[in-house]
Amino acid sequence: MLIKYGVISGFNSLGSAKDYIVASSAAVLRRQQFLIRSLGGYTDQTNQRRMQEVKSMSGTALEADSESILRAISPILDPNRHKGQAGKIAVIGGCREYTGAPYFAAISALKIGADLSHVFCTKDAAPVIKGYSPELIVHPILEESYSISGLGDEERRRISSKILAEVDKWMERFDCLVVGPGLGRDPYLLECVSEIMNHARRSNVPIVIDGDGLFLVTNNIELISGYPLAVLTPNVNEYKRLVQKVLSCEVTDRDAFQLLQALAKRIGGVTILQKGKSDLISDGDIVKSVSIYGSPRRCGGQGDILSGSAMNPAVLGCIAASALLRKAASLAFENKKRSTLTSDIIECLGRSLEDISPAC
Ligand SMILES: NC(=O)C1=CN([C@@H]2O[C@H](COP(=O)(O)OP(=O)(O)OC[C@H]3O[C@@H](n4cnc5c(N)ncnc54)[C@H](OP(=O)(O)O)[C@@H]3O)[C@@H](O)[C@H]2O)[C@@H](O)CC1
Ligand SMILES: Nc1ncnc2c1ncn2[C@@H]1O[C@H](COP(=O)(O)OP(=O)(O)OP(=O)(O)O)[C@@H](O)[C@H]1O
Ligand SMILES: [Mg+2]
Repeated sequence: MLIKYGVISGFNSLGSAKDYIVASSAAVLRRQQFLIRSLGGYTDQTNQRRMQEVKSMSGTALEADSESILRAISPILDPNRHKGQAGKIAVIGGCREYTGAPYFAAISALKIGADLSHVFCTKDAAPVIKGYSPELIVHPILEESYSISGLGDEERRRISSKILAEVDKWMERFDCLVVGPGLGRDPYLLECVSEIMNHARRSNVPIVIDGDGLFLVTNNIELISGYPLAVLTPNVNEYKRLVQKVLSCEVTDRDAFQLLQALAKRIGGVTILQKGKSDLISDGDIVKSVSIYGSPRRCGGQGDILSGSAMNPAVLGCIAASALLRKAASLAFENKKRSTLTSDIIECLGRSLEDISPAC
C-alpha cells in the first residue's frame, strides 16, 4: 500500500517536496507525482492544512490515532489506474534455510494493496517460494558461499557484479524494497545485498530492513545512516543488538521512548518501528505507539507480515502497518485461538483493512 503522505511527510511542505522532485530520478518522480496526485493536487496552502490534519491524526498523546491514519493514507481504488500503480515491491530474502519469511512479507504486500510483489532469493529457495504462490514473481539470483566454494576471487567478483546487474535491471521500477526476511547470514550473500542497498539508496528507493537485514545493517550502519527513506523493524532481540552497537548501552524497561528516539536520531533520518507488546515508532523527532488489537499468539512470521506491510517510509506508514497487522492478528485469534498461525493472520489482512478503511 503506497501511502499518500509518507515520503512527503519527510518534508516540511509540498514546496520542498517539489524541489526534491526536480532533483530526483524517474522512479522517485513517479512516486512523488503519485503522492501529489493522492493529495488531490492540493495547493501549498491547502496541502499545509491537510498535512497538519494528517499529522494531528498521529495524535498529540503518544498513542497514535492509527485507524484515522490508515483511513487517511489508504489509496482509493482508482478505475483509471493501470497495473503497478498501486505499488511494486521487492523482497530481498530467502535462502537455503528460510523460505517462509520472504513469502510472508511478499504476499502481505499484495494482500494490503500492492499490485506486484517480487522476491529476489537464492537458487535453492526459489522453487520452494514459487511453489507457495503463483502471485509472486520470484528471481532465483542470490548466491550463498557454499554454492560458489572453490572459485577464485576474480570469479566471485564477476558473479557478484552479475547479481547486482540482475537486480539493477528492476530497481527503478520498485516503489520499495524489503531487505532481510529469511535472508540468512552468509557473508558472501550479505556482501551482495550491501551493494544492492547502496544502489537502491542512490535511486532513492525506500527500504524496509527486517530480519537478517537488521543483522547486516547493525554491523554496517553506514548502509542506512542519514537515509530518510529507510525503515528498520527490529524485534526485541534485534533492537537490543542495535542499541548495544549504536548507543553502546543496554535496553532497560525505563525511558523506552527516549531510548528509541535517541537511536533513530543517532543513526540519522531513519524511521524505527520497535516491535513488541506495543509497537513504538520514531523518526528521531516524534515517538508514537500502537497498542490496539493484537493477539497473545507469538508464532514465527508475524514480523514478516509487518515488514511487507510497512513497505513505505516514514512514521505514518509504520503506524498504519502496525495497526493492520495487530487487527489481523486479533481477527485470526478470535477464529483459531491457540492454533493461530501466521498464514491465518495473512488471510485476515484484507478484512482488517476493510474493517478500518472500507474500499468503497
Ligand atoms: N518461516 C520462516 O521462514 C521464518 C523465518 N524467519 C527468519 O529467521 C531469521 C532469524 O529470525 P529470528 O527472529 O529467529 O532471529 P532473532 O531475532 O535473532 O531470534 C533468535 C532468537 O532470539 C530470541 N528471540 C526472538 N524474538 C524474541 C523476543 N521477542 N523476545 C525474546 N527473545 C526473542 C529467541 O531465542 P530463544 O528464546 O529461543 O533463546 C530466538 O530464537 C530471519 O531472517 C527471519 O526473517 C522468521 O521471520 C520467522 C519465520
Ligand atoms: N507481547 C506482545 N503482545 C502483543 N503483540 C505483540 C507482542 N510482541 C509482538 N507483538 C506483535 O507482533 C508483531 C511481530 O513481533 P515479533 O516480535 O514476533 O517480530 P519478529 O520476531 O521479527 O517476527 P518473525 O518471527 O516474523 O521474525 C509486532 O509488530 C507486534 O505488533
Ligand atoms: Mg523477524
